[in-house]
Amino acid sequence: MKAPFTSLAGFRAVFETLPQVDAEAVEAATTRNETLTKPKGALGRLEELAIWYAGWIGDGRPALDRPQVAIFAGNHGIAARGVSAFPPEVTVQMVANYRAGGAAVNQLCRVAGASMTVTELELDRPTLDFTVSPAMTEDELVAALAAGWEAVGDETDLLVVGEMGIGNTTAAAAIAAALFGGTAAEWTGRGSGVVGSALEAKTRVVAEGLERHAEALSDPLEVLRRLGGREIAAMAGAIARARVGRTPVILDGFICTSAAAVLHALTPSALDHAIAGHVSAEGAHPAALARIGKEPLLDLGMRLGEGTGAIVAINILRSAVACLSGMATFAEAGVSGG
Ligand SMILES: O=C(O)c1ccc[n+]([C@@H]2O[C@H](COP(=O)([O-])O)[C@@H](O)[C@H]2O)c1
Ligand SMILES: Cc1cc2nc[nH]c2cc1C
Repeated sequence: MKAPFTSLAGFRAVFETLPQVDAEAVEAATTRNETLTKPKGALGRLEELAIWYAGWIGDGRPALDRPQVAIFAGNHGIAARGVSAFPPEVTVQMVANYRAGGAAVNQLCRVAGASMTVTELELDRPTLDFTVSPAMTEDELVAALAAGWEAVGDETDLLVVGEMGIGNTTAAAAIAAALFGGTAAEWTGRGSGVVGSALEAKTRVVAEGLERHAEALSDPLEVLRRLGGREIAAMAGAIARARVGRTPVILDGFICTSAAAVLHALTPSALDHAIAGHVSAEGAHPAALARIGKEPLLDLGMRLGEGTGAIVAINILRSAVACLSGMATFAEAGVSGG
């Protein structure tokens, strides 16, 4: 669907009238859950997950048939500062790998029965180095938000957003520090494998960026424009689109969480339709999830990005929904004791 905004003010306005969860569907799912053939609460967190999903889909006995994994790729001026273990050309090379079906995300999408879209965001035009100037102009930010918004399918009944962008853990760390406070060191981690003196240099780059833009970081969208990247903005746009369409979302790793955190800073209820698929091995991810109030489903030591942790969680949500919608009630099955 075409994005309903052409300016940052237009994007901001989206958050003034967010639709709420369908309370009737929540009630219907809750009531149904209580009648199913199991001891009360015996499916643990799956029960809460299924009811959450039912509420956003707006059906007390929902289906989960059309999950979409939306991958966004962007390049970062900051990558020229040696903040990654990999060269910037890996971004475009990995996009080719996604299209050829050779990446982890391709295999996991197949296992999860998910469709996959890949959106390249001006890979031949990296954002500017945020230690020197804002990463993006306002027009560039709006274009990236709109690209994310428009990547979400109208029929999608579960959205995972993922990213590819050499250097983007540096941008994500700067965004997290700007939104949540604390030092650059608290939010800067290994990313694709940066250790020792290189990690110290990466931390200094984040600190420089925070200092350079210190006067302008009270507005979350200005944080995104100055310190972010196109794929991070596109993820924010896609998550916002899902919120407006009441499409449930599973969040992925640290970069995805930084994108979501921008929306949370605009209004905390902006992420009510989202759960955290996993906690990544990026050092600051647990703290970032805590700040947006999300408890991850999985902790598998993953730190790949490209949506992968969230995709592994799709089948957990599918399992939850299958039980809520497919189980017999005590009455239907003639089981005593319900
Ligand atoms: O999802 C995560 O938590 C995560 C943690 C570390 C690295 N990544 C991926 O690695 C790339 C960024 O790493 P870097 O070192 O280039 O900033 C980017 O393409 C991400 O998808 C992703
Ligand atoms: C090879 C590679 C694959 C990735 N997938 C997501 N981020 C990535 C970063 C690198 C370096």
